[in-house]
Order: sequence, then structure tokens, then C-alpha cells
Amino acid sequence: MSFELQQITQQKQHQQILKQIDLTIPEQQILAILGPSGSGKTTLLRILGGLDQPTGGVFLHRGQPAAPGILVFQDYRLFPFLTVADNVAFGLKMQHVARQERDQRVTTMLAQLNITELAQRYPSEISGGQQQRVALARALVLAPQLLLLDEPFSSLDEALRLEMLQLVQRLQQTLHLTVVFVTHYKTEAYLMAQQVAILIDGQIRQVATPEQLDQTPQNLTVAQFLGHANFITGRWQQQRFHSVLYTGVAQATPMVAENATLYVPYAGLLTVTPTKWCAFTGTVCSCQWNGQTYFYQLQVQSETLWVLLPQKLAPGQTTTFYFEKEPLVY
Ligand SMILES: Nc1ncnc2c1ncn2[C@@H]1O[C@H](COP(=O)(O)OP(=O)(O)OP(=O)(O)O)[C@@H](O)[C@H]1O
Repeated sequence: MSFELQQITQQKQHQQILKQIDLTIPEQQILAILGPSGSGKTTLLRILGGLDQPTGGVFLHRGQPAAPGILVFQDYRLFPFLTVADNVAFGLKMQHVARQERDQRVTTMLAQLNITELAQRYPSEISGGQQQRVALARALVLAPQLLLLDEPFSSLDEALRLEMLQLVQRLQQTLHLTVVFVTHYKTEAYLMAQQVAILIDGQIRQVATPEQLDQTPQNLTVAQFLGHANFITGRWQQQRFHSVLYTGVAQATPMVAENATLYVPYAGLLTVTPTKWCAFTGTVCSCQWNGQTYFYQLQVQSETLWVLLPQKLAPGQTTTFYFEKEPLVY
């Protein structure tokens, strides 16, 4: 059971913004659409929210044309002249829901978002984080089949962002919501979603779990967008990768050509547990604590490499590094 986008295209002013998007949105899950600025994320979300019609393709729910999802905008768009409670009640009023039921649903929703005490305040009298909760309450009170969030946490500080991520996850579980969430922050997408769809230049390049994305990016475009990796250029000959830095076995991806690139995630190297994929010997140039682990700059022959390791190495120290698993070559 799911929502399906089939061959969705969008063209504006002769620019092809979305190019034949096929995408499944599983029900009762969170799907993140992750892509760089200008890749078409908002354009896609507006189609899902019924604000724009696509130039081609269909949007289905269980095989029938889908009703538009309810969109929560990046800038909240609360009505400044209505109290918090009236903002939340607005959509129900538009649907002519009877007063008693309306009040009861608004009260429940305000409680679920922990904003009961703000009910009589105006948007100008509450913080950005609180406005975000009101915007969510206003959408959720309509019991949407599909909730759409456009970069919902981008203007919040880190602690608040984490709190909101957890809140949306909790609401998703208790209310069994189907959520599509667009962002250009990888961490946000990874923390929040079960599945992540990578949208680059108007095309879906890969849909996978966060773990699968980092372990096996489908192609070099996805790998480079996801970042946090070294890309070593070399040659692919006789089933081996050849470069100044590393010559040895590698796992060939389907499109690999003679001029090839080795994908070495920052976190894909080990020092202490030798695996069979011995990589190279490098010297530590610099060491930085990133809040969770150590981030090293290494000198390996004429190349510079970046590595994340849990253990502390001293600058100047020379160590042998091992690939955690057979590295991928594109
Ligand atoms: N109404 C429009 N007319 C013409 N071009 C548009 C229109 N809306 C968007 N575009 C173009 O479509 C492309 C995708 O825009 P969109 O806002 O969907 O990207 P995005 O991935 O959401 O970007 P961001 O992360 O910066 O919000 C951009 O090149 C943009 O300039």
C-alpha cells in the first residue's frame, strides 16, 4: 500500500525541472527527499500538495488518483491575525466541521504538540520553534493521508532541530502518518527517515535506507553529493584498481570504465583490526575532534586523504590503514 509517482515531469519557462520521476511513497513511513539546492525538491512537493499540476505523469494512491497532501511550509505561514487555537482550527472551519468537534480536535492536537498554554497567543507572541509546532498542529488536525514538510527545521538551532525531529518521529508513530520531507541536510534526512530518495538535477538517482546509501551509492554523482568520502582517481584494469595511493582489489560498480574512481568514505578505514583489504600507509598531518570522533588529514605518498577514526593518533605518526570492506570503484 503506497502512494506512487509515475513519470512525473515539470517544465517551467522551457526549463525541465523534474524529469520523469518514478517514486513510491510507502504508507506509514517517513520518506526524505534529499538533494542539493535547486534540484527540484520544492517543485516536487508542490505537486504532491496539489499546489501545481505536473506537465506530465500521474500521482496515485492505492492505484487511484491521489488526494493532495497537506503541506507545512518552511516559513510556517501562520495567520498573524488569528490566535494559535484559531490558526489550528482554521482548516476545520473551512471544512465546516461542527463547533464542538472542532474544539475537541484542536484541544487534542495542541496537547499532542505540547502547546496548550499558547492557545490564546498570536504568532508574533511566540518563538520560531513554537510557531513550527503550531504549523504542524494546523496540518495534523486535518488528519492528512499524506503530510508534506518543506525544509521544516532549517531555521531552528541545533538542539531545537533535534527536538523537532524526535517530535515528528513520535507523531508519525502514534498517528500512523505517511510523511514526505524535503531537505538538503543529509544528517536531517538520515536521522528522520526510513527511506531517502536522492534528487539531483530533477531526477531521482537512488532510493534506499541511509545505511545503504552510504555503503553503496548507486553512482559517482550520488556518492559525490553525499560527500564525507575521498575520491581517488586511477585506472581499472584486469579487475584491479591502480593508483598512486592504492593498487589492489575493489568491487566494480556496473558503470566502471578504465578511467575509474575509488570511493573511500571517511569512516570506511580502520587501523586496529586488519582486514584482508590492506589499503596503504599514511602519516597524520592534522587531527581535529568533531564532537564524536577524530577527523584526520593524512599524507599518503603525494595524496591527501581524510579519515574518521575513534582512536587518537598523534600528528607525525605513520600508520597502516585498512579498508573496512572491499572498496567500491566507479
Ligand atoms: N515558477 C518557476 N518558474 C521558473 N523556474 C522555476 C520556478 N520554480 C522553480 N524554478 C526553478 O526550478 C529549479 C528547482 O527549484 P526548486 O525550488 O524546486 O528547488 P529546490 O531543490 O527546492 O531548491 P532549494 O533547496 O534551494 O529550495 C530551480 O532551478 C528554480 O530556479
